[in-house]
Amino acid sequence: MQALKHRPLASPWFLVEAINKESKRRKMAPKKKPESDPSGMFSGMVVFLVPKGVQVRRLQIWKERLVRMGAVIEERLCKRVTHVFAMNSDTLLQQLDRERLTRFKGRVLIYQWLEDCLKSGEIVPEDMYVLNLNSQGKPEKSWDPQPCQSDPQQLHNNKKTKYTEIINNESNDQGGKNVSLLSTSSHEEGDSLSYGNIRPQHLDSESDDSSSSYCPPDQNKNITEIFGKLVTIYRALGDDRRSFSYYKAIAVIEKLPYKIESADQINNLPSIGKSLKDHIQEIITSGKLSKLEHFEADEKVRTISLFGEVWGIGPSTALKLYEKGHRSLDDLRNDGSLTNAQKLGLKYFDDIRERIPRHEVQDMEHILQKAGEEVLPGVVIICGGSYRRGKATCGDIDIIITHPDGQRQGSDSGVDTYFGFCTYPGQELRRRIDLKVYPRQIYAFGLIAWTGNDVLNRRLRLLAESKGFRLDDTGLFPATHGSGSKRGAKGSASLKFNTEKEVFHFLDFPWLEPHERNL
Ligand SMILES: Nc1ccn([C@H]2C[C@H](O)[C@@H](COP(=O)(O)OP(=O)(O)OP(=O)(O)O)O2)c(=O)n1
Ligand SMILES: [Mn+2]
Repeated sequence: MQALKHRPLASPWFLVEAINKESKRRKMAPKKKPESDPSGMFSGMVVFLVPKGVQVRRLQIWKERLVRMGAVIEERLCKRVTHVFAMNSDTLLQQLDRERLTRFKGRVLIYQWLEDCLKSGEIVPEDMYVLNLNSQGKPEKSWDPQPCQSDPQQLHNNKKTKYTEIINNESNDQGGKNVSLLSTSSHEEGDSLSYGNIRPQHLDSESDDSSSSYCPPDQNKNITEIFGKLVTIYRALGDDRRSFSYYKAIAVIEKLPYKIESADQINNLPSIGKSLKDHIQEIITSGKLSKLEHFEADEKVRTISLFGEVWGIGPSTALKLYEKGHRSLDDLRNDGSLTNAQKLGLKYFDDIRERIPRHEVQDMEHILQKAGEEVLPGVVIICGGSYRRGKATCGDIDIIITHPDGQRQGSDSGVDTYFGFCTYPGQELRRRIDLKVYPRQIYAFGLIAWTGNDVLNRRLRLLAESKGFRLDDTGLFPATHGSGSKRGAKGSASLKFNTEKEVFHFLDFPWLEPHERNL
């Protein structure tokens, strides 16, 4: 990591430039016109595609598939057009003026519809994919996907990561070309990761398209916002079971294509039991939830939840700090007992609470890829977490790294980690970043675990257990017998799988593309 930290890196425009050149070259290459099948599944559709926010290559693929399966593509929004596709309402409104759109009689859908049709091989219902504009013509608020905060600390607590503060390179951004990573690391200073010098190979056969966005309609923000607060409160109180049940309910509710107006509409939804249904009833009739109001009025709950939001402070520390008499973040600043990680969590408290726009995460991914390639040719660096699942905003940046040579990677435990903060030129805020380096042989497991979401991870782990295995981010281990423990024998090697798909297949779990993992 040391090497990554100190090398000057190319700034994002540099990469954009390179990408543009690439696409120009493609455009100039002689193109074979795709043959059109008039009885294909898209026949009858006349389509206008909003290119903004879509990778050039992806757009070409979509165009080609549409035409091949019977659709006609129009270069402008004329009367004949039956369908407009856009990434989201922002890119839509940047390209087409709202008056034109109000007069438009066809359907405006997100590209995901196209992806899902292509994947399932048949036309899927359009309702879930309609891009609505409200009467002012502004994008409906509900198109911002609901932030689903989850607790990195919970997971990180289980890791043997040393927290050492490294702030000396904070001034790196002066030159305008560096990424500065600071704070906590599993590496002592001077320790560097080095691999062999082998050219990139094709690592994973499955498609990994981080450009497709996950945009649930979330017509029920009134409910999901209140539930989100309860997730945070229960987590801070150490009640993971309750926290998780609200978390799961949010994921279900944010995908509903309609606004809940009576509790009867949610009778048979998964993850929503009797008491959650009662809560929903209360929210839709009164606009609030007394349970949350009581919590918010309770000084102890309020304080512990606040402390629990500081990166590095878990439920038991939050309680201890409360019992010491602390009531505010300023009180904590004067407490000498905080660890380095907690001090940094406090210092960048406001920064970290801001979710990161997707395009920034993408920039950072590119910067790191470029830097990684310079330091160690062939290294594979991708961003996992909510970003890989296509979310429009991310709580942090989860970077997963490997090298195809499969040698000299990781520490004794197999995985090297760096949990800290980062920023880059032009960026004021410090963002939370996790770097995780996996040896090639167990990369597929790291990728699954750090892509999530946590609901899926739990399901996969339980499924593995039911089959006599133990699954974690470092592998799939045959469970040991005799000890009475369900845990896989540590020290015994993991089953070998090259790709995520192979792991899903072995576990008999239906394959999910990353953007389908928002369970
Ligand atoms: N308790 C947890 C926390 C995390 N993870 C896994 C699944 C997550 O997707 C991934 C990354 O963790 P994050 O907390 O960064 O969660 P996300 O990236 O999914 O969301 P966010 O946008 O809040 O960062 O790690 C998990 O299995 N269990
Ligand atoms: Mn994340």
